[in-house]
Amino acid sequence: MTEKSIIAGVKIKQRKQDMDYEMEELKNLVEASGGEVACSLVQELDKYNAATYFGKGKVEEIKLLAEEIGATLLVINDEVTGSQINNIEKVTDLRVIDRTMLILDIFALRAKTKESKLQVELAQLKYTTPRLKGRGIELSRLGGGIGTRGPGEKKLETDRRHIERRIYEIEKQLRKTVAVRDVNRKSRLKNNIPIVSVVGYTNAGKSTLINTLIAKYGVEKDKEVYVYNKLFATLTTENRKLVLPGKFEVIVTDTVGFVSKLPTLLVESFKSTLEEINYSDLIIHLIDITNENLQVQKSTTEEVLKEIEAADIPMLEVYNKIDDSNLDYDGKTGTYISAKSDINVDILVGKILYNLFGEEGTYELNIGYNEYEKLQIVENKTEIIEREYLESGTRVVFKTREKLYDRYFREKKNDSEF
Ligand SMILES: Nc1nc2c(ncn2[C@@H]2O[C@H](COP(=O)(O)OP(=O)(O)OP(=O)(O)O)[C@@H](O)[C@H]2O)c(=O)[nH]1
Ligand SMILES: [Mg+2]
Repeated sequence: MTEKSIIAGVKIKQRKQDMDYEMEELKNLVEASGGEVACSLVQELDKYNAATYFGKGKVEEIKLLAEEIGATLLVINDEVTGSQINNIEKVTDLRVIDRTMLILDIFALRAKTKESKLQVELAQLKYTTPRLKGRGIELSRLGGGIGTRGPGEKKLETDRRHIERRIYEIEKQLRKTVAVRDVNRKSRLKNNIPIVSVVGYTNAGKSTLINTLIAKYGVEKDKEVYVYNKLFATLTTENRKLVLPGKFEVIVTDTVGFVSKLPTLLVESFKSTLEEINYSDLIIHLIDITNENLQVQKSTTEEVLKEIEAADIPMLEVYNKIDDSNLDYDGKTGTYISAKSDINVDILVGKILYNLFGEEGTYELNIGYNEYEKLQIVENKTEIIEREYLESGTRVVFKTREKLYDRYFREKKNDSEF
């Protein structure tokens, strides 16, 4: 049975805040966590109440409302303190969690790999556990309800020493996975294969785009990534190798989706995962054009990119889901695609190629018979249009792009001129 909840927030009078959007998003988050929202309410205040976040009267009101509609859980729109949670629980008899605990709960629900499970547990140990102090046993018995999920079957630990030991343990294990990733990354860098990361708000269609690219250009076509129409489907970065038209090899990276007020702690715990983005040569910022709040979603993503210091990496803004939108994008600048229906994905690929490898061009080289390696590169990495065997070697005419030509042939050509 799904748990009935009330979602509630405080709007500070002097602050510009789109409460409709925030509450709608909070509702989506509750649903993503398997709950049901029975009621949503907002109180306007000059400032948060230090003891109870809401005003005293409002807390009483929530208690009565909950009894009337049979709600058992209260979800608060902001991060609150442990004592605020305790005080509200005392009055209302409801279980109380805040937005951050809810997001962590969804992550706990979705985490599949060992690494993401550890990352979520770490964030929960640092955030949730201290706030629910003294109720660990009660909670673990409840199990399954929103805000009570921990990765694995582990009980919420309440003893501070235990928690600290566990945090130390997890951090140690996570450092190991970082080391493995470093090795993989180094080998990719050595191979000179550029990396393209797809980033954006959760549910924008990032994983769908990756799968469409795999189907068209993937080296291993059966290695699809996970797609799900719920918030936070992807929790680990996934790398796939593509060979784009013209024999250009790239690695595409699927990443964790973002959400507004993404808890700093979560960003911190997932830092090693998010850091993969820092190593990319190009970022595709995917935006769901059907979402009426796309401006908020867009700036949220930009903020997170700043936070992880990836804002300087060249970026392409790409609008997705045009198959589901009646927006007239003709004549507009920008890239408009449908990842799912494969509309304009080839145009996007053209832009990726241009960004990574520069303008396309036709080149001609005379390659001596002793320059076997050079001929190999031309054969493997470019499209040969003409080939002629001469006494001195092979004359080839081929198509490639500026930067690739510069990397492999420009200096060598100068060398051989002397
Ligand atoms: N109509 C339409 N739906 C799309 C398109 N691309 C993706 N979707 C749908 O959007 C939902 C989310 O897709 P995902 O690819 O999982 O989104 P994501 O950005 O990877 O989401 P997270 O991993 O949660 O951050 C799925 O139901 C997709 O089928 C598109 O071009 N058109
Ligand atoms: Mg995804």
